[in-house]
Amino acid sequence: MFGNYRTNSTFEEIPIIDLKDATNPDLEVRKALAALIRDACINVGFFYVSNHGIPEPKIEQTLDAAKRFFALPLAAKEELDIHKSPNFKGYTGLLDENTNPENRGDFHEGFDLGWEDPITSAVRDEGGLDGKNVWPEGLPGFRVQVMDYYHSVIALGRRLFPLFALALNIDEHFFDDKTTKPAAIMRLLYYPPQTGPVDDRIQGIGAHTDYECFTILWQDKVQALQVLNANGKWVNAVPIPGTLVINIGDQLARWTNDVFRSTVHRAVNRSGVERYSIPLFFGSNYDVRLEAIPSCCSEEFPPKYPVVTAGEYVKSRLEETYGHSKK
Ligand SMILES: O=C(O)CCC(=O)C(=O)O
Ligand SMILES: [Fe+2]
Repeated sequence: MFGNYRTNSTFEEIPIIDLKDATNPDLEVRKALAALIRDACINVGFFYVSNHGIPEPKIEQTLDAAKRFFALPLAAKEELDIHKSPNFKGYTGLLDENTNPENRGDFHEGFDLGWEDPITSAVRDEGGLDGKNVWPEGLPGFRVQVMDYYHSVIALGRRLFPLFALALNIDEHFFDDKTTKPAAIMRLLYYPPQTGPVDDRIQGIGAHTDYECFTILWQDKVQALQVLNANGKWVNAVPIPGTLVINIGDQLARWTNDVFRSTVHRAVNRSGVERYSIPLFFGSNYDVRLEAIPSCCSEEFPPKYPVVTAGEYVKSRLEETYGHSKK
């Protein structure tokens, strides 16, 4: 049905979509919203959302937590080095990650965490990528603030999946049983400014696509994120107060047989001031087989990708990224 929906759109702007009707009781209203999302996913792979339901003070608190974390002495952060974690949790130092293999390392620091029960803090252990988070000492309230924001973003992700389903003309609840234990890694990111002569192969985060179904990104007021259009032009994802940025990742691109675009992007902070951002990568349950959704295939467009489970797929991508700095 969407066989010929692939476009080579050379978008110049990233659309803003108002989510106020995301759970409107009228199906026709939800479908109208889903049509805007379909258009953005097919043509751009990125969109902003307003009225996303995450209160500003909660975002501010999380930003404050991130600032306190990155201000810790290097040795304290290195205690939590991501390479010490069997499941990719903890701290990444400057240049430790290399998202674009042609580059020399990403000019950011990061802190990665995953799902914990909001009440008991219990973690899941499905094997693979779930499991324990690591937490810094001596930052009162850090864990609670960060997890509080994390769970709000997860709730937003769950509100988005039915809209993606409507956008694909499949049952609105198609993704429900496939996202009961969503793979959701969140990162606090800190980009120091890059001033003076800059090696083009050292960017805040090199050109890449995301691995999961979609990413929900908060960015501060500093312009750095850029999105590649089909003409090879980098389009700025200008910070817009009150919005979050949503972008499609490779899992959903595979699942939709490339009807939805997983668009290449990067972040380059040449602003002269530091920048913070917080992406959360929302995937399906790890054991879901990413088999092309029937509405996205036709005789002309048969399934393009071998079927893998979501967990196998993400793990192999993470191993590639962090292999660069394996100690
Ligand atoms: O910091 C940003 O704006 C983008 C981060 C990003 O693309 C990522 O972490 O995958
Ligand atoms: Fe990304």
